Amino acid sequence: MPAHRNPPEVDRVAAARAAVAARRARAAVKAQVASGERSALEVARAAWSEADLPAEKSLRVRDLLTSMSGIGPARAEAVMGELRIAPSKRLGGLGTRQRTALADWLAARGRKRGASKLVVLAGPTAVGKGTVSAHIREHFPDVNLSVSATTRKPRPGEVDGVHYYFVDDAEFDRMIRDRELLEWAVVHNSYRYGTPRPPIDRALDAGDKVMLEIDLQGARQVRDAMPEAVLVFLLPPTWEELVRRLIGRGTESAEEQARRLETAKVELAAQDEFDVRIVNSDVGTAAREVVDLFSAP
Ligand SMILES: Nc1nc2c(ncn2[C@@H]2O[C@H](COP(=O)(O)OP(=O)(O)O)[C@@H](O)[C@H]2O)c(=O)[nH]1
Ligand SMILES: Nc1ncnc2c1ncn2[C@@H]1O[C@H](COP(=O)(O)OP(=O)(O)O)[C@@H](O)[C@H]1O
Repeated sequence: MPAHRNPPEVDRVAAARAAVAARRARAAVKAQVASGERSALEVARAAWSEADLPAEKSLRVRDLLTSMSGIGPARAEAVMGELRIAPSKRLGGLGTRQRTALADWLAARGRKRGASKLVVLAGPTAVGKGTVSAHIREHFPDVNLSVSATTRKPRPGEVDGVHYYFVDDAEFDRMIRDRELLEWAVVHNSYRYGTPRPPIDRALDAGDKVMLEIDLQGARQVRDAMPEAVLVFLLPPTWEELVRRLIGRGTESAEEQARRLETAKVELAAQDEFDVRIVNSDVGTAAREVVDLFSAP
């Protein structure tokens, strides 16, 4: 009858088993990226989180990159050279600057391939942002429309928590102070509007689609805070049609209309900052074009 193994051997066997298990766990992560189940950026973010995720943290950057469609070993090596990441580096071992560089690169690639789960819809006043959003809310229920906080008063028919969270100035100040807003801005020189961050993080963590309908200043802030966001600029078919829609809506005084049209001119000039431009001629078509941006790679 064999005597029990001596301790060093037990250690070696245990270590070998652990190494095999770790390799399998990393292979599973790579397979998730290859199948599009998880984006490479999600895996990188997981590796850099506080959570206990040894497979993500020990995954080599090279292996993460080559799991992505269209990236072979040579391209991975070139990208790592460009980002100044040594060939053997593991995700968990990257420094702050390398993490930022890699996250930006992955986000930019994701945007180019239309793989983002976060779409920001902006555009000039009265172009039809609200109308297109309402269409998406009704016809594409798997898209989570962010509900903004605002200091303006509810209009007839508007429901707190559905159209906006209607808050007073003190509460808005508190949300800013407690860093609860992903972005915020004073819109049309009057009230403050902001995007609550926790629901967005929760939805994105769950792999859900999220859309924000916000003004231009807010869109720029989201781009800085979450570079994976796809920024969409909604355009009117013509300038004359934009004027017609603003006047036709009839919700602003003539003076306010004139002021908004001045702002609209400035905003239209910023359209090149956006990733995608969509002309809102027909509401259903424009909505479909926006929703199509969510399709997985
Ligand atoms: N930055 C920012 N802008 C927002 C937010 N929510 C709404 N807006 C913008 O605020 C503007 C005013 O919206 P609203 O009060 O509904 O009036 P509207 O101009 O008649 O549509 C629109 O341009 C929205 O895109 C937000 O959370 N952040
Ligand atoms: N594709 C479209 N064709 C014609 N009218 C439209 C279209 N989209 C929106 N409108 C109308 O234009 C006006 C402004 O739309 P709205 O959604 O309030 O704009 P925004 O939210 O961008 O300020 C509304 O009266 C709306 O019914």
